[in-house]
Formats: sequence, structure tokens, C-alpha cells
Amino acid sequence: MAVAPPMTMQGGAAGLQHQQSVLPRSSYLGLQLASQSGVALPCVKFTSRSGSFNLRCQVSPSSTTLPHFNVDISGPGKPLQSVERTTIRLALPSKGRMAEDSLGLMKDCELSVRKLNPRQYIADISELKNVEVWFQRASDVVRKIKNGDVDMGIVGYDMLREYGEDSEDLIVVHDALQFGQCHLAIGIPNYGIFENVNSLSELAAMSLWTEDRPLRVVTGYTYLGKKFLEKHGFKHVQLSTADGALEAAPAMGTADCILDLVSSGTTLRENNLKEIDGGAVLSSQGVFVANKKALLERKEVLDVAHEMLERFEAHLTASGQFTVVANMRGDSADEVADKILNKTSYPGLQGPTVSPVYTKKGGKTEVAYYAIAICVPKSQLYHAVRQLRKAGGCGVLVSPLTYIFDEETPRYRQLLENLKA
Ligand SMILES: Nc1ncnc2c1ncn2[C@@H]1O[C@H](COP(=O)(O)OP(=O)(O)OP(=O)(O)O)[C@@H](O)[C@H]1O
Ligand SMILES: O=P(O)(O)OC[C@H]1O[C@H](OP(=O)(O)OP(=O)(O)O)[C@H](O)[C@@H]1O
Ligand SMILES: [Mg+2]
Repeated sequence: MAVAPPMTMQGGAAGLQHQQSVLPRSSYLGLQLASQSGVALPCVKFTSRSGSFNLRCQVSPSSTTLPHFNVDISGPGKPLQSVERTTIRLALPSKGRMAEDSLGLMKDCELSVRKLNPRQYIADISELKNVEVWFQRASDVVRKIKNGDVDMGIVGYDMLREYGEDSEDLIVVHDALQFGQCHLAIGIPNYGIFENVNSLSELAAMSLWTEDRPLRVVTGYTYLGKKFLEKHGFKHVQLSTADGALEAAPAMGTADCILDLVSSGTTLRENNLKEIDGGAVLSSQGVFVANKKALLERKEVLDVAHEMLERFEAHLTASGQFTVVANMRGDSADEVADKILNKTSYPGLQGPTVSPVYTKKGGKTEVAYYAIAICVPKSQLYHAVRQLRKAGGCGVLVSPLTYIFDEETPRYRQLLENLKA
């Protein structure tokens, strides 16, 4: 074959963009290559950050001015990333409660997700440059973070465990986003042969289950379900899947029990099903998760994960607290600080802020009170107010807290530890 003169490839290296980010060791792509001569290059060496590899090109039988080549991409070592992304990709659930809650959290953290067109699956975040938001089904959020197509995302922990299949490529950055709280559990009928069955061990011990007549479990969680039932000694089990309304299956006679999410328990109850002791597989809520390799190898990805984590932490920590400001009687700031630290259970973050309150008495300006500012968990507000009053407090003002930024978030420290492991 004649050696071809210099050739230009449409789109250059970026022209290799492909739906799959990881190409198999030898894959054929139909690429339009613009060759000045129409003669194929037998082999072109390509160098990318992930190593060098070869393009072997063959002219298709019908040669035209823009010939169609079959390109064999192969190279030494591991499969190659076809595209080197410079953008940072964040995946958010595209529908349902998780979509609403994730967007709500982003908004509360002053991260404005802007979709240019409501029918598009991509958006940007005005506060985070170079970040692309991709809206995906929850299962795909996990799959795409796992295979590196996306760098990070928000999803339910149940989905992360089911579709992540314990992959080491996934790393949880924030494990408690405080929405989507539920648990994955076995639900069995509260009537018939199950009426007196109240625990997982009782269910496993039922003599009914044989190879020919296994326990039939319907679930959307076959990976977790199989592992869980095997671990708990179930020998004869048949798992089947359905997309929704699993609670109807036992009454229809198509399953003996279900493995599904439970939150308030209403759906189980209204379908004459019950939970059993030992039947909970895992607790779940929204989590912020990332691709481990992307965090380790791309500093810009780690920086964005860090910033988002800080915003989430600051907001979520604050959302459980109130700011309380009170005027305290006392002879000095030290005396008031002493009372707050020793006579109440609410010292504030590092300690109370104490400042003099000036009043006018008989034409003279004097300090009669000291104002203190502390933060108090919402659930303990009334208790705190009672303690402050007892310690000489009056004029107590309470307002919601928006953010608490600490020196460094403990979760970020933990993330760095986990990345080293
Ligand atoms: N009842 C619930 N209460 C709280 N969180 C839930 C509940 N059901 C599901 N979730 C959480 O929401 C995630 C998405 O649930 P699901 O796929 O059922 O979507 P959805 O929001 O219910 O929308 P739809 O079922 O209408 O498609 C689950 O993976 C889980 O983390
Ligand atoms: O304990 P509860 O508060 O009743 O919630 C549990 C129900 O919530 C989820 O269903 P969802 O409402 O998402 O309907 P789906 O089956 O259409 O997903 C889950 O699959 C249960 O059916
Ligand atoms: Mg649902």
C-alpha cells in the first residue's frame, strides 16, 4: 500500500468522540477522514494522556473525495479513553422526588442549575464554571459515575448500592443529604400462611420452600436482594422484577413477598403487608457520590467536589439550628460568658459571642446588659430559652440559620483519607 501524504482528520483527536467512553481493545468506528489523496494511511501513531495507540486505516471499496475509513483502534496495555474531557460532569436524577429534592438542595446552597431548554438533559451552574449538569435516570447516574462518563452525582443510597455493585470506583462524598429517607425491606402478607411469621429467621425456616416451590420475591433490587437472602440462609428463592406497584404482587398470587422501599409504611399497610424483624436490608437517603479515579487524577474535579461538599455541609448543618440572641443581666462580659458556659448547655460553636448593650439612665450612658449570640439545635430551642431565662436572660430573639461554615468540613478530611485507601 502506498504511503499517504499528510492527512487531516475532521475534528482532530476530538473527532473520536463516541457514545461509549471506553473503547474495547479493538473496535471499529466509521470515521469520515479527509485525506488529500484518498489513500489510506496504513498506521498512524496517536498519543494521548492515557498512552499511545495506533489507528490502522483501510479505505472502503468505494473511494470518494471524502473516503470512509474503517479505523481499528488498538494499543498496548489497557483499553483507552476515547475522549479526554476537560469539563466536569455532575449527574442529577431526571425525574421523580429525587430530581426535585436534588435541585432543591442545589438551590438552597446557592448553586443555580440553569437548563436552557426544559426538554434538554443538560444544564449549567452559574456559580461553578466548567461544570456540566446531566439529568439521568437514577440507575444511569450510578452506572455513569462508575464507568467514568460522569465525575460525580446525587442519587439515593439504595440505587448506589444496587447499581454500584460494591464497585471500588465509587466513593461517597456526602452520605446524608437529608432527603429521600427510606429503607429497603422485606414485606410479607399479614394473613394466610404468613400470619404468625414475624421474623426473617421464621420466614427462612418455613418448610414450604423447596427447589420446586421456592420463596418467590418480587423486587427492583435483585443484586442486593440476592446477596441479602443468601447471607441469611435462604436456600430456595426465586427473585423476579417489576417496575412498580410491587405491593400488589402477593395479593395477585404472583409472589410470596416483596423487597421494596418503605418510608411511612402506608403502602405496605394498605396492601395487607408487614415488615418482619431482621428484614431490613439497608437505610437510604440522598447521597453525593463521585468517581474515585476522577477525584484522584483531576484536581479540578476534586476542587468542585470540595466546594459542593462545603456548601452542602454548611447548609445542612445550619438547617437543624436556630440563631438565638438574648440580653443577659450581668456586671461584666466575663461574668455573662461564665454563666452561658457553666449554667446552660448551649455554648455556641466555639463559645458565646458576648457584647455590651448600652442604655441611657438619668442622662448617662451605661452598660446594663450583655447580648449573647449562640446557635441552638431546633429540637432543643425551648429548653435553651428556659435555661437562658434562668441565667438572667431576657429579650430572646430567634432566627433561622442559613449556613454554618466551619474551618474545614470533617467529611472532606474523611474523603481525603478514603482516597488514600
Ligand atoms: N417513599 C419514599 N420515600 C422517600 N424516598 C423514597 C421513597 N421511594 C423512593 N425513594 C427514594 O427515591 C428514589 C427514586 O425513587 P423512584 O425510582 O421510585 O422514583 P419516584 O420519585 O418514586 O418516581 P416514580 O416512581 O414516579 O418514577 C429511590 O431510589 C429512593 O432513594
Ligand atoms: O412507606 P411509604 O411511605 O408508603 O412509601 C413506600 C412506597 O414509596 C415508593 O413508591 P412510590 O411512591 O415511589 O411509587 P412507585 O412504586 O410508583 O415508585 C416505594 O416503592 C413504596 O411503594
Ligand atoms: Mg417511586
